[in-house]
Amino acid sequence: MSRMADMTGKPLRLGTRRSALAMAQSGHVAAAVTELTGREVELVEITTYGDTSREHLAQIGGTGVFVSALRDALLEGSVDFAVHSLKDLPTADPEGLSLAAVPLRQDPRDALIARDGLTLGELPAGSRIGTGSPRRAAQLRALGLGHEIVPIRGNVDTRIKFVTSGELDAVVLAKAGLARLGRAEEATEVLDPLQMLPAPGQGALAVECASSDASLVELLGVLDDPGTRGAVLAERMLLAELEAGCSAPVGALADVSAGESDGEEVTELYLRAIVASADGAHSVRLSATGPLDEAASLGRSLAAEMLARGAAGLMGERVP
Ligand SMILES: NCc1[nH]cc(CCC(=O)O)c1CC(=O)O
Repeated sequence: MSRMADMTGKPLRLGTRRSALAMAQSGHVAAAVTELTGREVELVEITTYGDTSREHLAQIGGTGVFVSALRDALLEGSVDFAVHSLKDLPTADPEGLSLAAVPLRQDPRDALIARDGLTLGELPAGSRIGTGSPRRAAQLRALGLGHEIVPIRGNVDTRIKFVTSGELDAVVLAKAGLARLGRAEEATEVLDPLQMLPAPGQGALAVECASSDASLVELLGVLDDPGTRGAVLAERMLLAELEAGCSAPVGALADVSAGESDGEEVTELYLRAIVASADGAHSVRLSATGPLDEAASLGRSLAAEMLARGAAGLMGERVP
């Protein structure tokens, strides 16, 4: 209590989008900040053009619209910090802002929600599976199970309703998003990364604030998990090196494990990645391991190896 009383009494202002997923993520982080630092946090809704118009537009405009609105608010000082889904952030570091924390990542995998509790393997040929993600579509097509991939858009709730309404047989979503909304048990299968590698950074959060506020950068740093930070750095450096955008059919996942080198304990990353053609007919799939503190070069060198094996040629292809 005395430590808290020493701090400025003003609550920290956490800028957030209004979507259910953003509010849930911000709420979790706000609670963690208060628990670990004793500082109160208030949520400040940031409304953008995308939020006030239709969800469809919000999706077309991409998450970029929201990310920049939150970042503008940070830079002009109308909020103190923001929480993003890390997979929605561009790979370039923003001027004037610091990635103060990458909290421990929960489950990074994709999940299937199918009718009648079915798994992917149980969905018969001709089943209609909805996803708006070229990465998910390409990997589903690569399985060659005869499913029809249907492009859909919308928030998590909207996408699940395609199945409950009977319009589609299944949809694929991030398990972490479902979990944050308290709907993880609606997944009928959590997809093995052997079949479906998640998006770089999937399941991880980014806690961002102005670099000029060094004491806030340090305060928020208590939320940081170095293993997760290294894992997502490797995944995102791979994506950047491939020069692939967030909508490219690229999957990447780095697992963190305790290893040993010359009798010394080291934390290791095991990075797996896929670049697929949109029709799933061709893919380059590779993996590499390396120490956590060389995460960036691990991602870069794996990308270089994938490019050497023709990855660039796959990314521009469209499904006829
Ligand atoms: N692109 C939308 C988006 N951004 C982050 C998540 C889920 C949470 C996460 O991956 O951290 C989702 C929904 C989804 O892909 O199903």
